[in-house]
Formats: sequence, structure tokens, C-alpha cells
Amino acid sequence: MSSNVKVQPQGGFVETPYIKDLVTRALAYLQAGFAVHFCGPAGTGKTTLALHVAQKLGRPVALTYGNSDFNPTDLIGGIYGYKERKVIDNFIHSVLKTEEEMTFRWTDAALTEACRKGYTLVYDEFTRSRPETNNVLLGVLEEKLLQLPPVKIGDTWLKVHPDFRAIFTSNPEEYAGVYRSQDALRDRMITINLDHFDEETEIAVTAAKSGLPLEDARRVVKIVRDYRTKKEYEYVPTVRASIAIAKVTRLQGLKPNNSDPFFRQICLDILTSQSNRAVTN
Ligand SMILES: Nc1ncnc2c1ncn2[C@@H]1O[C@H](COP(=O)(O)OP(=O)(O)OP(=O)(O)O)[C@@H](O)[C@H]1O
Repeated sequence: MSSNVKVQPQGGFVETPYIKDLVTRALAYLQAGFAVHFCGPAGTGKTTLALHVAQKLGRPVALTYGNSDFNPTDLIGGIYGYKERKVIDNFIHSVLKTEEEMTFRWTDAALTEACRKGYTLVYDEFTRSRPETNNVLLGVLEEKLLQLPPVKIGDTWLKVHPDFRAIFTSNPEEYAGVYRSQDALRDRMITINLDHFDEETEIAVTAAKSGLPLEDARRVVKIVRDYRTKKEYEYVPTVRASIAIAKVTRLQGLKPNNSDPFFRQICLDILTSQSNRAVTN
């Protein structure tokens, strides 16, 4: 492994040449004012990358997650609660005057807050929201205008703050619970397709997240990658399997050694729990 791989203390962000290249490209597109979309299988680092790139932009982050139950108000905001003011004037005993005033309280949701204040929106797994819910993004990404619902007293359009940026993540369309997003929306973002990490990155991430020494993490990752390349299962184990095996190995005081039956069983349990279906074709 090249010496310039920075393995952070446990849990930190790992930046290998592979990760650095992705960060550089994403920042270039965002700084040019384009939205960026990380698309890839589970466990390929999309969410971590999106949050890291957002942090690099140096603006506050408005984070939201795709959800099939979402409707546009979950992205834009709505009327949540109201304030009631009641004045009773009984100065003249025979006359009772009451004034009631009810003011509704509008609350911005993540998209509106980001558009209004110039935050970076990170919309994780955005294709798990129904396409019609995401329609509101078309105007935001192209005309830089956010349409507000008529219930919002006064303004029905919000001009998007010049510092607003958007980063999206999604799993491929064949995943369960993922909708096919509109072509018009995909056309308004630059998609970077991710696959499983290169070996150097997977080792560094496994070591950082599990606390297992680098050389032992390398052995664990080799077992997982050999299993992954066999393609015997439709769902291949991800870096999460490497992290889990490495963490249990460390906490049990084991060495990643195939001649140890306990270590072998841990690998089997974790690898088979992630790849639960034989290839259908
Ligand atoms: N650069 C990194 N540095 C440290 N840990 C990382 C890095 N990238 C990914 N990870 C870790 O790898 C695991 C998977 O990453 P992440 O959740 O970002 O993947 P994902 O593609 O968003 O997965 P999913 O689609 O299942 O949500 C997590 O435990 C995450 O902390």
C-alpha cells in the first residue's frame, strides 16, 4: 500500500488517492454551480463522501433522506401550529368586546432552508422519494427558483440563494424501494457512478472503522474481496462486511487466520448474512 494513504484514527474520514479523486471532481462541479449525484450499490461510500464534500464547501449542511411517504411539504415545509391572540375588553361592564387573531406558523423544511440561506443540501437516497415529490427540485436546479405552496402567506416563489448547492445520493434503480427518477431531474445533475472501493481504500476504511491494525485489516479485506469476486450471490458483501469482521476480530482478540475455526465462523456468518440470495440468472 502506498505510504500516502492517511489512515485516520478510528472512525475518521479516510482519504486515499481514489477518494481524493472523487472529492476533487465533485468539488469542481459544485463550485461551477452544478448539483452532484453519487450513485452506486450499498456500501460504496456515497453518504460519507456526500457529507465530506459538503463539509469541504464550508457552508452549513441541510440533510434530508428520501422516503416513499414523503410529499412536497416534507421537502419544502408547511404550516406547523398557529398562535392565537385573544383580547377581551370588558371595560364597560355592559359591553363585552373580544378580538381574536390567529397567526399561522410556517416552518421551512431542509430544501427551503438551504435555498433561503445558501446552505448545502445533502439529499441522501433521493430516489426513495416518489418522483412527483422531487418535482420541486427541477425549478431549484435550473431556474434557481423554489415554488412555495399557496398556503405560504405572501410569497409563492423563493429566489435560490447564490451559495446554495445540492448533493444527492442514490442506489441503482434495480434496488427494492427505489423509484426511477425523472430524466429531466437527472439531466440537471452531474452523476458520479461509484462501485466498491479499490483494495487500498477498502483496507484503509476497514482499519479506520474497526481499529484493527492495517496488516490484519488487509487479510480481512482479502477474504471479503475474494468472496465478492466469486459472484456466487446476487448481493455481494460490501465494505461493511470487512468492517464488521475486523471489529469482531479485534474485540475478540483474534488474529485473522483461516486456521482459527472461530475466526472462520465469524467470516461465514457475516459474509452469508450479507449475500442472502443466489444469482437469479
Ligand atoms: N472515506 C471514508 N472514510 C471512512 N469511512 C468510510 C469512508 N467511506 C465510507 N466509509 C464507511 O463505510 C461504510 C459505508 O459507507 P456509506 O454508508 O457512506 O456507504 P453508502 O454507499 O452510502 O451505503 P448505503 O447505500 O448502504 O447507504 C460506513 O461505515 C462508512 O462510515
